[in-house]
Amino acid sequence: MKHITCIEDLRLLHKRRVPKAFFDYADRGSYAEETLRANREDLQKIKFRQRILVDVSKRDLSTTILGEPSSMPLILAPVGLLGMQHGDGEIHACRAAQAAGIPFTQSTMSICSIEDIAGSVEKPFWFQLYVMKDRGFIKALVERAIAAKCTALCLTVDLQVIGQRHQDIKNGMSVPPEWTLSKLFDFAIRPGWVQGVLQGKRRTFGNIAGHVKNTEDLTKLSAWTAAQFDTSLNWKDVDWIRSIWPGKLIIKGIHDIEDAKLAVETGAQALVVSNHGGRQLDGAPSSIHVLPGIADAVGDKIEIMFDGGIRSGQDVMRALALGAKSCMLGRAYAYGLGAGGQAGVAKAIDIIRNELLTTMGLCGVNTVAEIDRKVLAD
Ligand SMILES: Cc1cc2nc3c(=O)[nH]c(=O)nc-3n(C[C@H](O)[C@H](O)[C@H](O)COP(=O)(O)O)c2cc1C
Ligand SMILES: CCCCCCC(=O)C(=O)O
Repeated sequence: MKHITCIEDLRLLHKRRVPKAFFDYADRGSYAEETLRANREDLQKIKFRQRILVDVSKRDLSTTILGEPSSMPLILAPVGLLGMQHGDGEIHACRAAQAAGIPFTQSTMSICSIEDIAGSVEKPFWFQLYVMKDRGFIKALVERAIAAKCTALCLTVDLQVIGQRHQDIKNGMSVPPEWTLSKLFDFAIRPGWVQGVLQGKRRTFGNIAGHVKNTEDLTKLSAWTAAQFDTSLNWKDVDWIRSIWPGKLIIKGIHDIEDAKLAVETGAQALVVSNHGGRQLDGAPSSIHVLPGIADAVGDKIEIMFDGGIRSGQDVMRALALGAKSCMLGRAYAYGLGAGGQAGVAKAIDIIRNELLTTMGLCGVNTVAEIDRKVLAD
């Protein structure tokens, strides 16, 4: 990892080490990928004010997230199928987050189960929930998150209808999964990855297996899962989740001021300004484009988290300047995981931490609380 200096280095290493179907699953977006590109391009358009001769010898990244101390304003976002980027990927990512003193969010669509992670890490983590048609399953899942002592529930509300990812279809990441000679070859030339995945605790959706009969039949399990995304999902369901989850609630996938105001009314503690990393509504504006409006409208009533396109500490600084209290990393740490397991995730976090510290220094800022629109150039 010595010569890895930025997130793009981790991305390229991930691409080399992980079969194409799984790399593309992490890397690509929906339809024409306009929103995926806009997330990055719009962040890069935001410029800083360079400030000089300010004493920045005591810079400090520490902050609070949902009222709990955090070493920096970063969270590992829920990312599905991490266990296919690296054997036991969810456990590796969670351990790296906990070692760095930041929260890890486990996806409903994880390979490791809630219990697998809880039994393998030292501290509590967050759980992300997709509300599926089978509400009995969802209630049981929430009860499992409570039993595992998860400290926050991140309710994702932007995937009730699934945006098509062309590349996943071309790669046979479909239901049922497609096996071709070229795919088998792609796996065969990566024995390290194959061995890691085979040695992992599971090779299918760990939170769902066990609920569906004959879950050893991957096709059946995938078909059940794909059919379970619920297009009837609405604000009443959020009230229901509130009634069965006693802890802190985060609503993820807010991209509109009116929706942000409705999210406040649910009593949730936080919302995530997110377009799902450009994997859902293609043609939506970038997350950074909508952040200031949402922060101005509800930032004093609910904690604002942000994601979409964060690949550097500079990007974190941009989002904090425009009203976010913390940022979720998605692909940035998934690349690290594919590149090098726990060490790769730790590297991704460290790169972003150091870049943020340097950017703060060059903008003449010492604390996270000081970061606001004044650090940005006109
Ligand atoms: C491979 C992949 C899988 C994802 N799976 C989930 C998921 O299971 N649940 C969820 O709420 N968001 C999921 N997301 C969205 C992320 O939580 C986050 O919103 C997004 O990655 C942020 O954009 P970025 O990757 O540009 O940082 C996923 C994103 C990626 C890249
Ligand atoms: C059947 C589609 C499931 C997608 C779940 C993971 C996810 O959110 C993603 O963006 O990918």
